[in-house]
Amino acid sequence: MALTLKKVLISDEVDPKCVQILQANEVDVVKDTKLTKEQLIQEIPKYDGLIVRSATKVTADVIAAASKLKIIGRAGTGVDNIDCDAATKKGIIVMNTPGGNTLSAAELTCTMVCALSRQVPQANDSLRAGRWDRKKFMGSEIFGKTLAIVGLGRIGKEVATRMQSFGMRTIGFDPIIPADVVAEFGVEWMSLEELWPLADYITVHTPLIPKTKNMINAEVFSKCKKGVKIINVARGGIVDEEALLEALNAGKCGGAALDVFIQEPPKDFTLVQHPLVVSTPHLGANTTEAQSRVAEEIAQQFVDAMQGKSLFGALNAQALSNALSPATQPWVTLGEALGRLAASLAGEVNSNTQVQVITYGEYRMQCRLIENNILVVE
Ligand SMILES: NC(=O)C1=CN([C@@H]2O[C@H](COP(=O)(O)OP(=O)(O)OC[C@H]3O[C@@H](n4cnc5c(N)ncnc54)[C@H](O)[C@@H]3O)[C@@H](O)[C@H]2O)C=CC1
Ligand SMILES: O=C(O)C(=O)COP(=O)(O)O
Repeated sequence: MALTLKKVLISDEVDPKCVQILQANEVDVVKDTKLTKEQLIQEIPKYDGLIVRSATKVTADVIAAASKLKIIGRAGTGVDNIDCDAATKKGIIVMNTPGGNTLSAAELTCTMVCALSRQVPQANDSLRAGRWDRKKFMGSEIFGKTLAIVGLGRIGKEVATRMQSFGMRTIGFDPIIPADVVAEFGVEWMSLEELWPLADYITVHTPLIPKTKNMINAEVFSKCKKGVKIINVARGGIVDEEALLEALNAGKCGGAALDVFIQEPPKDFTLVQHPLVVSTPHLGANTTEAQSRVAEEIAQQFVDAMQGKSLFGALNAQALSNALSPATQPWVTLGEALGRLAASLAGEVNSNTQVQVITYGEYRMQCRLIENNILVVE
């Protein structure tokens, strides 16, 4: 099915290639990276498509206001800034560009391991301040140390192979990727309980989901070697920031490198100002190469969707495919019509309004579809 995308809003800083490709395909593109949430809610009804990075929060209220929106494109990987459930309920496709920034995020992670091992940023600050402090900055070699990688997907794998070239032992855990597959790229698969006591460095490369929230917490620190170093170039909140600060102060954690934070930018700078912490303002994907790739990819994916070619990168395609297929369109239309009728009969509709849908006959299997569309219109 081909999507009609007449007008697309780009609300985060995306490489100009994205605009060029869309315009070359006769899409009217507006780039505005300064919209407040209220302004976005006001503007979004004009658009068929929206392209974001991580800064724009596409929350349920933004989606509720998006009366024409058909597709949300994430020029990057993580979609935790997009309410995917709300989008799916409204029939809006959410797609990302998996892989476009993998190498950049992996390289920053490796840079962080090196920076932590020799306290490069701290030594640089010290020298800039006019000191020649060779004694203070005694480092430790990476060679022979153990790197525990939690999450062995695209980035985790690239980090593993690169750090192996420094002579690190790479161990890791992933609930989906089995031991024989990770062994192919030199990682020894272990349970988390086995990983913690062995690790000199722990790096996380998972999405932020309920299972991974505060995954590196006080209990984990109690199971780790004294002086373990933590790297988070994935998502703020996978490492419990309070527990990390306590572990740093107690000497349990020997250093942390953070590219991402629970709140971005952070309001509380205690952690980033800690002498053992190295940090960057969410720069994992901030390279010209990665930005050029993700911009081109998301624009091309939009064009392909317009031409009915593919929905590459669509995260909720499975859930939506039924709702979008030509065979189910009449049921969607019926649901919308009934929703409009119900709304006009009911007068004012609020959160306490209850809707009961009863269907009879051989097509009652389509009940869910009709129900959803009645509710969306209501
Ligand atoms: N700092 C930055 O600028 C960037 C951050 N990222 C973030 O890095 C993270 C990883 O990205 P990719 O490698 O591309 O994703 P991916 O989807 O290729 O890999 C994630 C892996 O985490 C695993 N996983 C899920 N739950 C887990 C759990 N409970 N324990 C251990 N592993 C678990 C999955 O099975 C999967 O293999 C994401 O959070 C992404 O948003 C990605 C690019 C740039
Ligand atoms: O792709 C990701 O998951 C990232 O975190 C990159 O975020 P950004 O596009 O740089 O805001």
